[in-house]
Amino acid sequence: MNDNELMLRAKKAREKAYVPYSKFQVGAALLTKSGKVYEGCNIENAAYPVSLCAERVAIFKAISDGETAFDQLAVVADTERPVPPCGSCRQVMSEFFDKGMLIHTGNLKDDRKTITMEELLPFSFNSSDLSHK
Ligand SMILES: O=c1ccn([C@H]2C[C@H](O)[C@@H](CO)O2)c(=O)[nH]1
Ligand SMILES: [Zn+2]
Repeated sequence: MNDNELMLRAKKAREKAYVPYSKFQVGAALLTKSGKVYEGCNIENAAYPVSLCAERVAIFKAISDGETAFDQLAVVADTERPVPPCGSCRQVMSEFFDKGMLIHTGNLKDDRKTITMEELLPFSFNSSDLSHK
């Protein structure tokens, strides 16, 4: 499974987006170190703020399946530039991804931007801040 194949899985996941409000479909595909792929799409709600992004759906599916070691994430939407994950997803990613984890962002024209977790969310709040005395 390489980054191109992972992006194809994100595009496939995007087709399942439940987006009656924004009509903005997003897909994500998360590759574990053990070689499994978890797909996610955004899922909206009439109470708008409880909607969930594609990235978090993929991550929560994997975590709830007992997976904790991740290799790469791909995210895709029909945007002009490769789709930038929102701040809430960046925070959730930083909980589970190493600083060097690769995040491939893309669009339907196959423009691609790959960045590391550290670049995506520098100076992030994490568990070591909680434990400091
Ligand atoms: O990276 C992103 C950006 C936005 N969305 C979703 C949230 C909402 O359902 C819709 C419009 O913001 O797109 C994602 O799933 N991922
Ligand atoms: Zn998000």
